Amino acid sequence: MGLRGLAPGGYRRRVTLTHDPLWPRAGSWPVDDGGEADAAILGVPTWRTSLSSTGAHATPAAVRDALARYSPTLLGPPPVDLSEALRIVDAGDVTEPDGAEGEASVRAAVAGLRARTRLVVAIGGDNSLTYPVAQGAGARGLITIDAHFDLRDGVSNGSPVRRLVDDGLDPRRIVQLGIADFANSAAYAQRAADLGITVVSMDEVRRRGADDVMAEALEIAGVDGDVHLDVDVDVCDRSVAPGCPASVPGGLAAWELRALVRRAAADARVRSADIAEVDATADAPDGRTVRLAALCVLELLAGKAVSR
Ligand SMILES: N=CN[C@@H](CCC(=O)O)C(=O)O
Repeated sequence: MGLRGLAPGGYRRRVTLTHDPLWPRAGSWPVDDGGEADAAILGVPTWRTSLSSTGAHATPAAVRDALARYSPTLLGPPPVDLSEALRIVDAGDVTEPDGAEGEASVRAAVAGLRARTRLVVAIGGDNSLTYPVAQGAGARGLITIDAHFDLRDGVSNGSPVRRLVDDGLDPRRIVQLGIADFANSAAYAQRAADLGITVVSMDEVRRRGADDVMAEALEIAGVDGDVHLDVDVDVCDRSVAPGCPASVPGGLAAWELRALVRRAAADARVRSADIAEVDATADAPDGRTVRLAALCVLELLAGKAVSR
């Protein structure tokens, strides 16, 4: 495992940030020292099996940079500084996470972190990372926030949910939030139904709201123990997530995704999460998808901070 290596052809920092001693910045958390922590950040730059061509392997570095655009402050009242309320560590990247060997490295890295933290945050990478991350975390339930079922055959960013089921995850403990029309096929919708997966469409998420659908999802996914949260940013509208190859016009708003993520992380059963599908090398015009991914990292941490 290497620390903070930029992937080949990867993202390079483009902004210089001003310094104000009264305005702390998020990110730059200490390197993991092997001790106990509330949360650990781990880069998992998967990309080789993506169905759409992607530069998602550049994204962990880009998200770390983007975190510095934001403060670590929840306004309260009283205000909470995430970096003070939580012990957050950066465990670097799994440098070659694809393929059987790579997935074994991811599983081992996540399992090690899971044993001594309340939350492992895996920054992808394409959505194939969900499979080894959830397994390494020993998850007994899965919530996806994703426009897609990810139940395809084979090994790709479109198959992690099917692979987890094949390996023994009980499909009755899987809840999929944000599944979208015109982004899936009838065959995979039928597969989800046959397996007994709980599917909540994008329209229903909107109609019922983040708190309601996430509370129900946690009750279903959390019956047997810990829950893994898969945050596929392509559930968001293409205007806010242009860096996701498969985001569609009409997707969720950024605030809806952020509310879902914070609500999930506030539940003690959510012990691991991944943020997937953002391609930092194709994030025109202004890097907004990477920024949203960075805010999802902060929302995960916020959930754990408010639930202390
Ligand atoms: N999680 C994403 N799943 C999409 C991937 C599509 C793509 O890469 O183009 C899917 O299965 O359709």
